[in-house]
Amino acid sequence: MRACAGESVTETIAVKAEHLYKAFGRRPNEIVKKLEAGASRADLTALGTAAVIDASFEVKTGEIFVVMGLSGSGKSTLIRMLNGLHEATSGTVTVGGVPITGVPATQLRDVRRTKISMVFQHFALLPHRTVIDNVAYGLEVQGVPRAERLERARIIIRLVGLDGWADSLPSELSGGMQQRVGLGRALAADTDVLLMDEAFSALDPLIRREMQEQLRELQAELGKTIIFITHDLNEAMFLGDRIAVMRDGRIVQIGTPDEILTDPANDYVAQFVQDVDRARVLTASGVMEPAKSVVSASAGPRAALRTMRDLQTSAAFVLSTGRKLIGVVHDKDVMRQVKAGETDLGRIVRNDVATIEPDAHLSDLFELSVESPLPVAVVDDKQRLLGVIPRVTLLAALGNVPANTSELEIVEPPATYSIDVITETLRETAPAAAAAEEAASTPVLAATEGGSR
Ligand SMILES: Nc1ncnc2c1ncn2[C@@H]1O[C@H](COP(=O)(O)OP(=O)(O)OP(=O)(O)O)[C@@H](O)[C@H]1O
Repeated sequence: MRACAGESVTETIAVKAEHLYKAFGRRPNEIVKKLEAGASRADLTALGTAAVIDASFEVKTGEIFVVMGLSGSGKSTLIRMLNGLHEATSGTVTVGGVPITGVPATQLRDVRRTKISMVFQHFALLPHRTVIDNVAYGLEVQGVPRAERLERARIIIRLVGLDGWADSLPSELSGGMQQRVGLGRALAADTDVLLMDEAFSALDPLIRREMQEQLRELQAELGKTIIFITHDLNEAMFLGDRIAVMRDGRIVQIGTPDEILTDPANDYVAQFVQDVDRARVLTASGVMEPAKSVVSASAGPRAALRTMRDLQTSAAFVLSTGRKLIGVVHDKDVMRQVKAGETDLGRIVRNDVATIEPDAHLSDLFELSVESPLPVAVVDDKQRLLGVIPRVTLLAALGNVPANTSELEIVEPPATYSIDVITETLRETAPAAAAAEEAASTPVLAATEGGSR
């Protein structure tokens, strides 16, 4: 499963771009001046190409920042300005606080060697060198002694899943494995920032998925800052802690995958995201609802039965002090206790409740949801109940439609006793208590606090 978004993201700034422009043509500065004065990109085609227009953003240390856009939108040009492969026409870039723009070539080389490395779609592996020598290549260029660089390369080879292949030649490896060597080479250089330009685009889909998952794992383990270019929205949504969407040279939105999906900045972004695989992007906490059928363990069976009656459902989540989820009670068991005059709800609590952590993707919910008649409970690492995801909510989130089309609130699973039967039972078993309870009761129990939406 994907590491929590933002888990290892710290608040220091790894890369900062301010008002970056890149124009190609004979008079790039003139193009920038005209853009600043309000000219559009299309107005200036006679003068050249405005590849990147007024891009400003900050990438936090430990973040995976994805730049996404259609072909020609300016992604590669933008990323190449971040390591000085392209000189910016205007604007500034700093990496780890050190300026990249307007500095001498020697200083730039220094920054590239120590702070920022790049992985390309077709990185040229050295064909006559073994895997380990390819991985260690960056260190060799840096002048690291052989024994030390081989030791470091061996660690990286294990990290990227190439154990046992250290002495093979690239030609003996599959495409996916060659890509791992390239990734290993960039990781071995041990720079803080990794730029990846369509690094997985040449891989077949299954291997690509595997590499995406592995990149997230590596990122969580090594805490690298990664700037990843892709034109594939699903890849962007899966990998990105945040995504910058580019169109015609401009960044039109920067946001988390959830934000881009649920609150697109304009029609262009909305159209872009309409085909995304929502199950891999939306998280449990993003779609959960407040849990309604909830009782505290100390409240007793009569209170539990009333709650279920009022909500027309046959089960209730049971919480201990501190909102910890203990389990669930079912109406048949509660009914039996009420009839027997028992008071300890704890004795009939079952743990047949499916739980999931808030950062889990909806794709991780399918099986749980199918197997459980109850809504899936979203709990934090202290087992506190944050909210619930009924099947209807899951389906609605996947289909991007509202979960509720009627005024009437439906709580799953449906009741097995009618309201009258329950009311009658409560009266018969303790008439005086029932009257007092009815007087004090509110029709529907307050919802849990933690839910969203
Ligand atoms: N060296 C160059 N000289 C002239 N124009 C260029 C140059 N490099 C890029 N461009 C133009 O700048 C624009 C942005 O190109 P860029 O390669 O940055 O886009 P991209 O989003 O990375 O596209 P792709 O996914 O196809 O690589 C395009 O119109 C492209 O033709």
